[in-house]
Amino acid sequence: MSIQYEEPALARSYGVVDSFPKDFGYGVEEPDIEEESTTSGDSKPRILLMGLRRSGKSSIQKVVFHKMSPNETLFLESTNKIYKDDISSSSFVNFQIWDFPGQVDFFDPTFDYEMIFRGTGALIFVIDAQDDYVEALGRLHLTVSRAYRVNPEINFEVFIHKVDGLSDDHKIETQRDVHQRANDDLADASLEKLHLSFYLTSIYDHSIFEAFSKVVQKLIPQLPTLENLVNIFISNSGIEKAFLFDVVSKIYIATDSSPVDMQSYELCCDMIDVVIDVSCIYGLREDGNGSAYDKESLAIIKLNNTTILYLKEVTKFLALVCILREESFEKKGLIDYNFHCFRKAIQEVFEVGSLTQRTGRLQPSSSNNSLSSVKLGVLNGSAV
Ligand SMILES: Nc1nc2c(ncn2[C@@H]2O[C@H](COP(=O)(O)OP(=O)(O)OP(=O)(O)O)[C@@H](O)[C@H]2O)c(=O)[nH]1
Repeated sequence: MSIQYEEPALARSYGVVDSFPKDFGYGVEEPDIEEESTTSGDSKPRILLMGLRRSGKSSIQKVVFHKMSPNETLFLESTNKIYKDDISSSSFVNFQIWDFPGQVDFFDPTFDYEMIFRGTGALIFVIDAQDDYVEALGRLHLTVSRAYRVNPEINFEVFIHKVDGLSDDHKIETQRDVHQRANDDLADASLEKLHLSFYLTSIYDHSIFEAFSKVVQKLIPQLPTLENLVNIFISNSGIEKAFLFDVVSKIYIATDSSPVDMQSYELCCDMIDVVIDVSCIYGLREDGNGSAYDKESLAIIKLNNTTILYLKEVTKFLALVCILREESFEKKGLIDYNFHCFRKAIQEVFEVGSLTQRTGRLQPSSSNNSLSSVKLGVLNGSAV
């Protein structure tokens, strides 16, 4: 495997991986991470992480958004207050993630759940699959039915978590059982319209990133436009698969319409890790300043099975990672030209500045008619 990596300046700065800059040195303001004892509101739309004590909520948040290694989560203390994590300055995901302590009491008069649910885009309920989940299912029902009554627009997502400890058969059986019981409870309460989505997750593999990707994608109204752009780009450039990644979290914001296989996704995630780690060690200036991910960031990895991984910067938070055959890469000029058009279109879709709305949905400031203005070079003579 050979790695080509282009960085604006290579510096001999060792040991920086531990102090991985959350913004990759892009120079944005520090993220506003705060611990609050009140539930008073903030204007950022939110994703709520709820579930019983020790189900794994804080671990998920730390592993996905703060690059904590899964083993370190063993030492996480129990959350006692609502923990609001504003990740919008380091990530494309322009949300606050609210991590709730296990024992939220809806009958506590100081807990203003109406206010909380009103500004919520997605509610993730985490169930520990290694534990007896009967109590968790009761809590899930109470939580989603309350939330639905306040705000029926919320996306309800159930993470059947810690499945690393389960055999494949046991995983499927658990998912079927949880799905059945949760939906029976809703039917008994005449809440058939309340839709729950289920995911099998673990922080010890990529399933948690993949599940979070799906949760976030549902909150992006421009998703069809993004998918269209990726489709047009890959079909005219001889690329097999492409993911548009949020670099800091490794959540994929969009991909082409071919099915996602876990191996390809993991390969692309690993590539991001390699690029950022190498860049953090060798790419920063000697004084430790500079950026590990910037406009010039680009990497090509040739695998021993004639496959090429190609990573390019799209915006300050996003990267496109492509998987293609060596023969297609001979037309690199065409790919780069097409990428240039693709990147311009993406930037138009997400014109900086006004990405949020209190409704819990991302909101672009520009119109999303960029497709009409994309003029790509073509590989096989088919016009775009
Ligand atoms: N095996 C396994 N253990 C996990 C996973 N996710 C979290 N854990 C472990 O579960 C324990 C509890 O995790 P926390 O993240 O503190 O749980 P929490 O839901 O935030 O707990 P509270 O703050 O008390 O509400 C920790 O020891 C984690 O290491 C997972 O995917 N697999």
